[in-house]
Amino acid sequence: MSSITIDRLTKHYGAVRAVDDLSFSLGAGSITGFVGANGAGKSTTLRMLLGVTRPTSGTARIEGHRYVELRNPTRLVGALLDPDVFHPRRRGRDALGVLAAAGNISDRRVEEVLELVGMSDAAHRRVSGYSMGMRQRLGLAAALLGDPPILVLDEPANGLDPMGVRWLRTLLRDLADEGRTVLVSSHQLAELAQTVDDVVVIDHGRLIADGPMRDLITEGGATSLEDLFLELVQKGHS
Ligand SMILES: Nc1ncnc2c1ncn2[C@@H]1O[C@H](COP(=O)(O)OP(=O)(O)OP(=O)(O)O)[C@@H](O)[C@H]1O
Repeated sequence: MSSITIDRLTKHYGAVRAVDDLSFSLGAGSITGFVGANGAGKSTTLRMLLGVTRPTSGTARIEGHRYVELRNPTRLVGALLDPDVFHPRRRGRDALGVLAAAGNISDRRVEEVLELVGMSDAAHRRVSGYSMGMRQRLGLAAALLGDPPILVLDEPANGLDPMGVRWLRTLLRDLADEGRTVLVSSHQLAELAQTVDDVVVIDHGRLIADGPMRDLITEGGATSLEDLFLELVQKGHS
């Protein structure tokens, strides 16, 4: 069974077709880059996958189930949608503690994930005093709390410094090598190209390419992921 299955997923906001009859599926053990221009529908797709937004039609499933049907979602899928979900007055450690308690996860695991994302020393500070990159790291720690086999990350590199970007790349590769499914959206195509195995490219809510990144680049006669992306989008608009 595929880890993630998007089937004819559609979301309309009034006249705006944010996601339009989108289908793709992802297996385990690979990193997939989710690519599209501003407003292409990436966040809306991920929000539907994670049960935050209700589809107009179609389905988004995680190991065969809609997110809302999952018994213990934290242990199956870790998500980073918005680094500003944490209460600003909470200390980093306590913000994770609240999530851990809700998911029946130990305090020891909270310390482990803080260590993993390099936030142990800042964990006693309030979230309001964190930089964007620190909030992003805390969001990643939250996604990893339940040690989930599936990770869904919306723009995880946003706000990270060059060391952070490199650290994230290694982290995602290690997670995929452990057999996890990693779906990551990003605009930073040069960086993404160094990280991902597969890509799903969307434009105006519709799928325009899907498959192993290297094959798509070769088949498209492109020289890079950025090149491929620009060609695909231009072709779609001509
Ligand atoms: N809550 C909403 N109400 C109305 N329109 C929305 C809403 N959320 C998203 N949209 C619209 O849906 C379309 C897709 O937006 P979405 O945020 O999914 O794109 P995206 O690919 O994540 O963009 P970006 O790369 O800029 O983050 C856009 O036209 C956006 O304006």
